[in-house]
Amino acid sequence: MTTPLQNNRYTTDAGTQQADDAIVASVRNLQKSFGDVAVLRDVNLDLYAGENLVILGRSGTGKSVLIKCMVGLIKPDAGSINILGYDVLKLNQDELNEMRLQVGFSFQGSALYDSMTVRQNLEFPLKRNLGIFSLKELDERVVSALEDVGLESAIDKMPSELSGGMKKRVGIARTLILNPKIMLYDEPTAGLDPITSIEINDLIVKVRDKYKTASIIITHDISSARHTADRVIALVGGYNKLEGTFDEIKQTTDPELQPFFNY
Ligand SMILES: Nc1ncnc2c1ncn2[C@@H]1O[C@H](COP(=O)(O)OP(=O)(O)OP(=O)(O)O)[C@@H](O)[C@H]1O
Repeated sequence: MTTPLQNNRYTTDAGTQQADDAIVASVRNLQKSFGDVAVLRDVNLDLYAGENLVILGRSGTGKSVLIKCMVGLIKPDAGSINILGYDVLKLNQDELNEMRLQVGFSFQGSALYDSMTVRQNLEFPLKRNLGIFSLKELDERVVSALEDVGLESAIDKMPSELSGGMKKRVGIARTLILNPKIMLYDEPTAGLDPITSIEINDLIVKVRDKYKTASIIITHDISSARHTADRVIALVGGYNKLEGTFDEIKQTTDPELQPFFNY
């Protein structure tokens, strides 16, 4: 198990230690309620450079709320969030936009523009966010991002011509094209068949290795967690209840979590 020590340093059972400067995002004492419903009661986590951190939890435990708080889409009631050195809850709109440029957010739906081809969907953030208009550079970047997700042949297709898994991969390519330092995947395998899910899980691992991103993958898909996680945090009842490698978490006898592993 991973145990918090002083000064935000962590140690594992294996005795390894990771240094403060390897933390790229941290959440402290995060609280969020909607009306009378306390969704996040006291959530704490650190994300380390280059790791895939899976946040595992049942439906409705607040996983999406957590990552939306992290990118400033939902305002928490209390707590603090630091992303790449930005104190997220204190940012003005310009600073928020600057921070978001470094954080790729893969939504549950692929969020592609249906009236644009795949190429146009990928060119859009390059033009809007990076001000790139050179046709040669646009083409090179789009082709390279599509190659990374194995979909260069779909460049001139419309989203309606793509399967769910292909749309998901184009959505990830559109995020990667901005070279984010952190990736946030919201239920990346939701609604996909098992084989396509494996392809997406492989892609998440490939993104970590090739782009050296740190990623948070929120999921209740246990096989996705096993496949992608360097580390898992289990969210239960509004708290980060357990933390460790997949194999460590798997040993849990917690009645809320144990059923996840009876697969
Ligand atoms: N904007 C909102 N207004 C009111 N309630 C909300 C809002 N966003 C989320 N909630 C509530 O917060 C709770 C947690 O939702 P969230 O989407 O974070 O769950 P989740 O763990 O991601 O679940 P799932 O795996 O089903 O997506 C739910 O009860 C949801 O109804």
